[in-house]
Amino acid sequence: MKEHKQIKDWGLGLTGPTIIAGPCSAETPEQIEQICIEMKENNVIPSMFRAGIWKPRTRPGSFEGIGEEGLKWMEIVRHHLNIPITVEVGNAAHAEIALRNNVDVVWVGARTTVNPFAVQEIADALAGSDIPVMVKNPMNPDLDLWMGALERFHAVGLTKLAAIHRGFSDAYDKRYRNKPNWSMPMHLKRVWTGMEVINDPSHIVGKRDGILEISQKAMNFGLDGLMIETHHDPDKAWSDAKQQVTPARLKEILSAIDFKKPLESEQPSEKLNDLRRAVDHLDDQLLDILQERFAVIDQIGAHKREHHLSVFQSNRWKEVMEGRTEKGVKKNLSEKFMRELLYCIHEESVKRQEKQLREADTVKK
Ligand SMILES: O=C(O)C(=O)C[C@]1(C(=O)O)C=C[C@@H](O)C=C1
Repeated sequence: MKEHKQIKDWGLGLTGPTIIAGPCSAETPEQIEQICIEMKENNVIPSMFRAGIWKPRTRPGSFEGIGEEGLKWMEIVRHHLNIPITVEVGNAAHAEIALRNNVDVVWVGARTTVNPFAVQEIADALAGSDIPVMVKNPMNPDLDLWMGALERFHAVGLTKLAAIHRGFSDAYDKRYRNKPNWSMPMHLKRVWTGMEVINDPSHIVGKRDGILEISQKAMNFGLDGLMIETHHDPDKAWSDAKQQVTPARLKEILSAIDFKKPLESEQPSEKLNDLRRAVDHLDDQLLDILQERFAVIDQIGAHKREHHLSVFQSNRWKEVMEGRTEKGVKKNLSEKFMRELLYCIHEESVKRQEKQLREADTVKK
């Protein structure tokens, strides 16, 4: 994906961290107004107001959203808070209606991100506009599907993009409503420099308790904002009653979070520069050692070729894996890290040796 714009460049006057708050569903004009009033009273004005207008529900029979009528009530938000409005779109018709009603930002929900046809139709419906689009992760932990959805919007010319990490459905781990996977948002940020990821603790936790903890974790990892479902009377909410917080609680949560900033926004201190130089030096040593190890691996490869031995030697490999993992754990390295590191090294060793065999074969033929 070529250039995409950061949230501060969407033209909406937003600066990080982006706080998106508002009800799970827009229910009545009175509800929208009361939430705005309480946000004002508590002096907690989010960067953007969220409201579900069309609600994709797991099973039929629940409240499925008020529809287009709810978009008219967003004028109440503009009147009281004067902040941009964001709503979820689940199909092309929703996207067209959102554009017609001057919604400022749309988001695509997890249940839609899983379906490339639906994503493409929404992208086609939004093409030609300049609307920012936020893409929630798919229900299942499939990074490509998440990236693919963002790419579909980018491909039709929409460059004001962001991702939302709302956690992943997990049949076994019931600690969360949707289990977080912190590697995936970081991966997105690594491959697409500047891609901002908002965290949605409400859908991760699924209940009011724990929203602060997950929000803090997201900030520690360097995510760029939070989407927190907020309702003036959460127990009476028509959807997701358990996970919504009052504006007063939202204020408490936001005041308790220690917001972290990316270092890029300021000059690193001398101390940090020194420490980074030490890391550079150690990494150089690591590379030298790896180079040496692979030189020995190549010699073993030559020996195997000569004696018609297969490259993969499971007994030896088991010995290496178990022995080194145990040593690593004693040096305070996690077992998971040790296994992943050794797995990568072994894969590379085997591939190099197999290549040696293949090349020798080609020369013979
Ligand atoms: O001991 C060998 O036979 C090697 O080639 C080395 C090595 C390793 O990377 O440590 C690589 C491949 C084998 O499966 C086992 C171990």
